[in-house]
Amino acid sequence: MPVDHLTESDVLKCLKWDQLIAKMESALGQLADRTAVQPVKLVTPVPGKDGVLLTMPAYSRTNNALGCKIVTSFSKNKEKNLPSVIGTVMLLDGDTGQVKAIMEGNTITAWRTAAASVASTIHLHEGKKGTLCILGAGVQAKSHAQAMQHAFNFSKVKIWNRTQSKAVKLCQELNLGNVMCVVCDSAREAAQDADVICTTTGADKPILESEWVKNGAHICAVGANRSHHSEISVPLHRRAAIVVDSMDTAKEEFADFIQQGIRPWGEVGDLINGRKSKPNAEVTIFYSLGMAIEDVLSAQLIYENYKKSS
Ligand SMILES: NC(=O)C1=CN([C@@H]2O[C@H](COP(=O)(O)OP(=O)(O)OC[C@H]3O[C@@H](n4cnc5c(N)ncnc54)[C@H](O)[C@@H]3O)[C@@H](O)[C@H]2O)C=CC1
Ligand SMILES: O=C([O-])C1=[NH+]CCC1
Repeated sequence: MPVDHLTESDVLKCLKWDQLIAKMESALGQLADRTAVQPVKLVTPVPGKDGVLLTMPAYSRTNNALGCKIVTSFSKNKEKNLPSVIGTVMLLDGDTGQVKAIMEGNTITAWRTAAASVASTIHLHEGKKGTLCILGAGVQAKSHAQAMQHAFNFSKVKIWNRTQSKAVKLCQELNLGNVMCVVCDSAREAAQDADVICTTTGADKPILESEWVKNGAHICAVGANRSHHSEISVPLHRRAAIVVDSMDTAKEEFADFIQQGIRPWGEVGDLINGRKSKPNAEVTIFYSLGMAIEDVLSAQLIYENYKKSS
């Protein structure tokens, strides 16, 4: 079987937010109803380099989609002008295991994470979508601002980043037209009054405090992986209902908080599938731990669109 190789540019041409958001709702639903087969990601630390290699396989019974993402996260890559997160996704034939396609995976990682955050917001946040707050100005910050604007058309977007010039650049790149894009001097200023807050940084200490977050707000906590979950302060964790993508993964990757008595409410897929109703809490947090099934279903969608167009 000939193997197709898709570059980032091929991948980008085959992605549409509406299709991908619906696919991520399905992915999260399949995790909750246990029809997805997804071992917890294998984490290989790279000692002394501030790096980690994640191996992320999954199979969807519903879609007969089989695949694996290999992704690295090297926090010092920015100094070398390289992305800090670099991925490759392999899509396999669900009947034979043969390789169908190998795709550059940075765009997939950026888009599928943002689409999953939108899915969580659809199911967890009620009321006005007036102000969006983005903390961070990197790859995930950009895809989250784009996906959230596509889905909800907030009237104001506030961005804070440690290095302010990058937030200014992101505002320009987003090119939001009539929508006000405000670069804030502090995370506090950005978060206050926001209806939806996306934390998308590599911070290893809290950057978001409970007092800054209004009742009714929804937070998408993205900059969280095995080595740090620290963007959000402990009091804010305690105040909020914490909704995860996968409880199996949370038991490992969220263990530090579980040991402190902070237990996730459950999986967002149970809301998507209609098995549970929205938690009753002042604030909701969607903890995006990053799911292989999201990558595999994204890759299958991209491959179908690629084949249709070639
Ligand atoms: N939940 C998920 O599925 C995924 C999570 N991630 C995580 O999201 C985070 C961001 O990833 P990318 O946007 O690709 O990285 P990036 O390197 O493009 O952006 C990182 C951002 O974090 C900021 N930052 C870094 N250290 C900071 C600190 N100590 N305090 C405040 N801000 C700081 C930088 O200024 C930059 O705006 C990482 O933690 C990454 O591991 C990435 C991909 C998927
Ligand atoms: O799920 C994912 O792809 C990642 N999580 C942290 C870095 C990349």
